[in-house]
Amino acid sequence: MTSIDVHELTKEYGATRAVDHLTFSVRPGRVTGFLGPNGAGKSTTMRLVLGLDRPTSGSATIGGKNYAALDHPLRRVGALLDAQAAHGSRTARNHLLALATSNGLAAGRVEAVLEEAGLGRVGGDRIKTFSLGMRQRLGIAAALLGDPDVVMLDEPSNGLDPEGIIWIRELMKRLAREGRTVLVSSHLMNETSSFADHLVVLGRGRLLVDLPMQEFLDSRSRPRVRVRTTESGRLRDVLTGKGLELVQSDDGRWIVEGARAEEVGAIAAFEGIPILELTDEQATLEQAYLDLTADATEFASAAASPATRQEA
Ligand SMILES: Nc1ncnc2c1ncn2[C@@H]1O[C@H](COP(=O)(O)OP(=O)(O)OP(=O)(O)O)[C@@H](O)[C@H]1O
Repeated sequence: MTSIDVHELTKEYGATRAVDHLTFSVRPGRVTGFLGPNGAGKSTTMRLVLGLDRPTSGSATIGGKNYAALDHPLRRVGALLDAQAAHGSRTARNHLLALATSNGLAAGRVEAVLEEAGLGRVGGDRIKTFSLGMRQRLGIAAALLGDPDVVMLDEPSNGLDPEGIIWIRELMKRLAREGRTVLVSSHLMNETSSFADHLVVLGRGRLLVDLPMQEFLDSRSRPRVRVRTTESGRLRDVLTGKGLELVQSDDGRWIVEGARAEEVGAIAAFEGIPILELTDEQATLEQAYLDLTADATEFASAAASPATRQEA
């Protein structure tokens, strides 16, 4: 299958360096979440991969080739960059048919992707009557038209209702399970953690993180355990005696810092302390991301930059 390879990629717009010596690969068979604050360079990187802009230096290739050198580009790469780009006076079906015809794709794909995107019943409606969420679904349908190996989606859940958000999440996971290469930018941390297996994080055009999701979470959080017992006093004494720190939360549970459930469970069992609940607390992606942003000067300076646009 096909990887996206970005190598020493740099893009300058006048005095603004939007992408700065960026190197990473997006591999097949997993969903890669593409994160970073406004203006970090995510959309620019995607545009460079799609050959919509020319790099100042470096390269961005798909299966080792520039986008422009691909034989049947829509069969190799499907992308959603700007869902507003479709012509409003066309029907959804005609828009997709025009795309299919001009790219040598079978017309039968049009009905398949309309159904896939949940637009089967409104295929004959003009795009200008579509809500933002329906346009987003149409953009995703267009991205899937060529049954591509590589799918790149910029903020795909923009405007989608909760049902649409679940749909796009399941779709991306399925595309990855099918062995495709899936790159998805988002500002929404909870959502990204629900579908991404791998993360690439940018700050001011530079690469800050290129890690599996779990490794990123582990690298940015200390282990901690949530525990509930009928013998709080004894548990606290035993654990503090072992040098562990405990904090009682409002709901009567204890949080043990710097420990794992196996360790706390074994100590409690040895002491004969009944345990009602024992769970490793997982850092959320949002916590890990905020921890990273607190560390990285790229984020601080990006946030202070007048060029930074407001988050939608
Ligand atoms: N066509 C352009 N001309 C001039 N500057 C541009 C152009 N496109 C992007 N930039 C600048 O490049 C930087 C990176 O922007 P980009 O849109 O790639 O960031 P992003 O990470 O996608 O941001 P967002 O999360 O807001 O979508 C910004 O400073 C932006 O203003």
